[in-house]
Amino acid sequence: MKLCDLLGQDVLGNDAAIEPAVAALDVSGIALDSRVVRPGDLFVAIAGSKTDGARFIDAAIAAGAIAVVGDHAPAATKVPFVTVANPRRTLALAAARFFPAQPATIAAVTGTSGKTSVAAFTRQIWERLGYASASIGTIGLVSPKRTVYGSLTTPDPIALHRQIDEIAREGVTHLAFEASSHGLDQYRLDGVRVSAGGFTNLSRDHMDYHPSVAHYLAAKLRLFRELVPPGGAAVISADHDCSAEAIEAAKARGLRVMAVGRNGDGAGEGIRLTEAVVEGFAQKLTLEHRGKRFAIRLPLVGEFQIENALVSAGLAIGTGSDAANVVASLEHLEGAKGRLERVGERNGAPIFVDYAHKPDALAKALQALRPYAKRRLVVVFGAGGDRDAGKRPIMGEIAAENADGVIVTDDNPRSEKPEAIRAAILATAKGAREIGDRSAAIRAAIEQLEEGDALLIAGKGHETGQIVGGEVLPFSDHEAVAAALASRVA
Ligand SMILES: CC(=O)N[C@H]1[C@@H](OP(=O)(O)OP(=O)(O)OC[C@H]2O[C@@H](n3ccc(=O)[nH]c3=O)[C@H](O)[C@@H]2O)O[C@H](CO)[C@@H](O)[C@@H]1O[C@H](C)C(=O)N[C@@H](C)C(=O)N[C@H](CCC(=O)O)C(=O)O
Repeated sequence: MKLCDLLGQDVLGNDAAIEPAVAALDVSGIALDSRVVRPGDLFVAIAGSKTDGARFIDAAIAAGAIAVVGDHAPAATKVPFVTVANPRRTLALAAARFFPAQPATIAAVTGTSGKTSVAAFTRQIWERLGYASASIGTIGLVSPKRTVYGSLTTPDPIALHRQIDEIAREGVTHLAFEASSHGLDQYRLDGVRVSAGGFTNLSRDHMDYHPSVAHYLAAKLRLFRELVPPGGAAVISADHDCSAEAIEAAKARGLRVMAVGRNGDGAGEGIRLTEAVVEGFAQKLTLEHRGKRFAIRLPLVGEFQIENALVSAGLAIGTGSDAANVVASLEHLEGAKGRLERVGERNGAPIFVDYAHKPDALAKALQALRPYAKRRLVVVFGAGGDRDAGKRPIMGEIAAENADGVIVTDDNPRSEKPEAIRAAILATAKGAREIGDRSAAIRAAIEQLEEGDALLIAGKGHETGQIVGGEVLPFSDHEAVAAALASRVA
């Protein structure tokens, strides 16, 4: 592809220009990391959180880069250098041109919790309605042809646009994907032709990255302020403090606001939840949309799954699917892996695995399981290292308040001392036990379960590894539960 086709004026921005000789260069790929540059690539130098890509321009050229894009030209480069104001945005828009195919219908969802479930549910609703559908997010890419695990919730722009292009060429017409605040802040999803945006909720998270909650919310609201085009749908859970600001942002851009939830707009385009009754491991819901009443059985545990289901339903309706069919399809939703997933039982006590690794999510998961614990609700959890340390005592307090038995264990300690992370949680988790080894903690919790108890194993959800130091050791809560249950039988 010619460099001028990759970096059109809309990609470069008004102030930047490319000389004709440079414009005619043939580019065979794009790279944002010098270590993966191949001969013929365009290298985009990005000032990141740990280092500056500009430091690796020579390495990129040595690896075969034929041109470089960045925001400050070095004194001299052996290949043409194109200066742009925002290299991250240029990178995403160029990636969208390099990988041009996209499904006709794309929904992106943001919010602190619920993104993975909403992406999975929206995909399931579309599948049920007969569309070739896919989702991309924390649990990777799920499409009719394959499941590919990924490491980021919103992949980097090159990986994201490549995946979107591939699935579109494979015939996927409907895509739901997760827009993390990092992804939005770092322009990873710019260039994706998003037809509708969803917003679940906002609570404390990623305070190691965002300087303030306002910055965190502003990153999320880029979805409505800059990415969903005017006339597109904005499906917003209306039950939170930040809902009004999200609705304002969407209205200001001229989006079709669909407010969902207990405070949803049941008379109009949104969905209002008028009643929810727990029934076994399901919930009977009464909903209202455009003044019509719908009674359904949602086969999921936890009030927060109602929010996820309604945002998903809104995204499907907002992108043109028939409301009655969409609502009916909610009766068939399957929980995403490791999202309040019932993974076994001992002495009649259900065992759940959930990804909750932040205060609000832990509180919601414990509250959701309270109806299933007539006797004791037990929780096993820890906190990740090298991430927001401020949430550790808050999570300890939440566990002590909402559970009857607490075991503090290791999550992904990364480069931190695991015992120091545990100590920060234990400082507020009064009466908690400390068992660092996560398998041993899970085994100990399962061994004490009796009829009337319920167990929550929180923090790692779908993950299949534990990050200790720089190493990823194989670890899965699902496997640890299975091993503990099997050892009891033996
Ligand atoms: C803090 C953060 O978000 N970092 C992401 C960011 O890296 P960065 O731009 O800060 O990179 P950097 O390490 O400072 O390096 C700057 C530049 O130099 C380049 N470089 C570096 C070294 C070298 O030898 N050569 C070279 O070219 C790098 O490739 C990069 O382009 O951009 C990279 C490419 O997109 C991401 O891989 C990287 O994710 C790191 C691995 C990460 O852990 N991110 C997490 C925090 C994250 O993004 N999480 C969210 C939220 C999940 C949730 O909702 O809970 C997600 O979407 O997954």
